[in-house]
Amino acid sequence: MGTILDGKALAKLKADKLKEKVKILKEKGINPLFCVINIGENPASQVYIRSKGRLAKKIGIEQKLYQLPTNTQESEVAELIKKLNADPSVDGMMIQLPVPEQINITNLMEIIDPSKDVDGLTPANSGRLWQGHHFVEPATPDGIIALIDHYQIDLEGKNVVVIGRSDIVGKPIAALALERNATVTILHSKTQNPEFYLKHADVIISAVGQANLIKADMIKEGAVIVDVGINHVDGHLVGDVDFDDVKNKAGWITPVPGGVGPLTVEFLMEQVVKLARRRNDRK
Ligand SMILES: Nc1nc(=O)c2c([nH]1)NC[C@@H]1CN(c3ccc(C(=O)N[C@@H](CCC(=O)O)C(=O)O)cc3)C=[N+]21
Repeated sequence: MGTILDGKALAKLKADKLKEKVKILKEKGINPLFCVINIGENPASQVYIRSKGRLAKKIGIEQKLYQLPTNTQESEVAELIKKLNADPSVDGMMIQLPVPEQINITNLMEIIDPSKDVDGLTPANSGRLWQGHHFVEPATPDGIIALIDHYQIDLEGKNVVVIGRSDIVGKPIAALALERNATVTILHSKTQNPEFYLKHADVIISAVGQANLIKADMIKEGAVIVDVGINHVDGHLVGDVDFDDVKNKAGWITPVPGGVGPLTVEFLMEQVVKLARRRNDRK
């Protein structure tokens, strides 16, 4: 059986270190505060927000929730963002995804102050990422790289196949893998013959949200399998990978739950602390 990439354990390790850092910041009078803007009543979002709130509290970060009704107009969210941009007590903000259909998230990303961009999704920060000049990165890709580094997996020259092209996972993890000198391929819903790419992949990163998408017969023996999928099937949380089928053929594999998910939440906190420190350094 392949080695389990234990995201939960690494997240715990990192959270304990971050807590120490926050303690030192607080002694200097810096109290990291980030705001979550949630529009509508998506049940999954409420679970994530609670889990972020729990970790924030444990680390010593303050999370403030702005809960807006489903029918909120984009202009109203824009006003809130501008208010938070201008508020010196706010270190960071994020808009919980998904948002209702009347809201254009790309427009809103143009407004968030890049120095308060916890998700790293503003055009400035996403551009910086592709240019190798890091400021903040989206948390999930950051978590994946931390996990790969922790298990000393070298990406140089490897065929890394990313499935999914979202702004929050697919595109930024492709940028980070490219930066590590991998040969990167992004597969998506219009890709012809995805099996071809998967068979030649040394590393597969799946972020589509489709249970049992990846089976053992699609992968190369010894491949690294990173499962970013979050799917609810019969009351259970599963990823995109058929874990029991794939685990014996993979060299390394992330479980769901306990893989990438806990690292995502941990890295959001890392970004908040990073932003808080930077803002204070500029004072
Ligand atoms: N602006 C924005 N930024 C995000 O980073 C963001 C978002 N919106 N919207 C939704 C996705 C999804 N996401 C997850 C966070 C934690 C777990 C997580 O902790 N998962 C646990 C299990 C949690 C459970 O049991 O439900 C695990 O995999 O072990 C998963 C997924 C962040 N996202």
